Amino acid sequence: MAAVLVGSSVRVPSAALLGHAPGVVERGAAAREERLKQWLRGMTKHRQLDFDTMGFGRGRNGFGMIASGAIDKGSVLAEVPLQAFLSEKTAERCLLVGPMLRKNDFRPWLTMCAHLLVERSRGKESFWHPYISALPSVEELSISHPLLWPAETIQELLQGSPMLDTIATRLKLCQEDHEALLTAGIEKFLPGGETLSEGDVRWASAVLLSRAFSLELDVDDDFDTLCLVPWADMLNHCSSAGEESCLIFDQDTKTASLEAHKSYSKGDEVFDSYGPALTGSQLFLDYGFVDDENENYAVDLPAQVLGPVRSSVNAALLEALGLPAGGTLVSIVPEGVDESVLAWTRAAIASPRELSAAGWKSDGKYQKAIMYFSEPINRDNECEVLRRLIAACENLWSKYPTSLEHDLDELTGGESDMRTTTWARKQAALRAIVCEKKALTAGKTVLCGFLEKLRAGAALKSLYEVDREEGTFEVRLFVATKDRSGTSGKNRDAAVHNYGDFGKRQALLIEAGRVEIRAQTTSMLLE
Ligand SMILES: C[S@@+](CC[C@H](N)C(=O)[O-])C[C@H]1O[C@@H](n2cnc3c(N)ncnc32)[C@H](O)[C@@H]1O
Repeated sequence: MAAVLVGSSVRVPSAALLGHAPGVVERGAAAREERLKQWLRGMTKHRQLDFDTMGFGRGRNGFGMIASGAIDKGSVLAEVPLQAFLSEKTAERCLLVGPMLRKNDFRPWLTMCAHLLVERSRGKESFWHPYISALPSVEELSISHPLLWPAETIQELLQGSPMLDTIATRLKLCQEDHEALLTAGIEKFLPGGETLSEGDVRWASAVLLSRAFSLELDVDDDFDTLCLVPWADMLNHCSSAGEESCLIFDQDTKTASLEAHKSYSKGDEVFDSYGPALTGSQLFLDYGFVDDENENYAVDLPAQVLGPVRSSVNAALLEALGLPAGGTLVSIVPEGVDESVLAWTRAAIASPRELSAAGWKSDGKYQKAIMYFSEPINRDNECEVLRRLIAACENLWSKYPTSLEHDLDELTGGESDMRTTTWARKQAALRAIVCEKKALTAGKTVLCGFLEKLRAGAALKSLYEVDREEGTFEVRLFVATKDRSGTSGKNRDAAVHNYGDFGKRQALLIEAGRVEIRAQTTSMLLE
């Protein structure tokens, strides 16, 4: 019953990096750690769980978890009982806001935002007080998380990057979510009569983006559950850690646990993985950092950058697949693009005759059609596919104000500014942009190579070298996640936002004729 980590985040933002006086940030950390541990132990009297393997401390990148003694590779780092989780389920069961949440049929993301904000406002009255009081404040989170950065900083540091659009979309959603919560009367549930600001909603969203997990809590659930898992969200991420160090939930013992991906000595910082495939820009957008080890270079673009879809018939095919031009993201990676992007583009530009050869009928027979486009269909179509992809790379490049060399120089220079918020934000943004540019540079070269090969007469069948397991091949078309609850949060189609369902990607898997959306967070059949 493995579930994949969606996120986790800083309780106390990286003090050294972000320029706080260490005493200010760390004051009270030991007390908060003890309070949290005691609270967790109180829930597990029947079964002894070990919360002493690690403790709060100063790690390589600021605040994190430090090994209390030697830890062997593969041993359990943390186990957290279900009772401690703050989740969609606890939100719905809450006597205070549950009825309001159910009545409004909010999507899981908004439900969790509301739950977190109400519990925060309840202070010591809240069951989760030991956890929530240890979360970063708006001020702390606004240093590291781009969702809370000033608008001009975002514009300045992300100039030219498609990440700008993602943040703009997320900010708009926060605004809409704020309005939806006010309309639903959330302020009635805030003790002390305080008002709810849009900044509060951005704080809750940033906490969820950087800390929440998506776990299969019950085998009968149709979808994974969005949860905050106290204690497990205190570890920093390391891109060299793999799936073995992602959080898993055991439905028998009702505990979430993390395992060590390597051995540690006493005093070492302990890491987990927020997801082994996370790219630089995903790390930056969701968590506000890109670590040194990250080599998942990619630039994510809306499919519209590949040019117009040929006709409404092509659009209907893509729509039927759940991959409309307006709601689909394509990833350009150093290897070029994956097969799914090629398939999408072939289908988007196919002529009526080619669509008919693919077997496309607007009666839902789309599975066959997408399989058809998973291979080049003819030389003209394939040339146009590659030409469009190369043009998209060039177009994107022309928008960045600086060169890759310039950015790399900036990353290694500027030591005198270290420890300031400005410096830390710039470093994080630059690292993400460098990942995009590396993907774009290498990706375009590869795509140009394919086009040259094709023009030189290479056979279509041998144009791309494909690493494929027998009977199955994975096409990693990253699409914006569909909002599970459809149109809640007030008639919004979150599929176009890459955020509605906590901003995670889904990969399209074509397996023996089955088309499946395989998500980092959830799995759902298209049919
Ligand atoms: C789950 S928290 C990790 C614990 C957190 N450092 C804390 O103080 O509670 C994730 C956040 O920690 C920070 N973080 C995690 N891994 C990091 C890394 N490798 N480098 C820099 N910051 C990191 C980021 O601010 C991220 O949003």
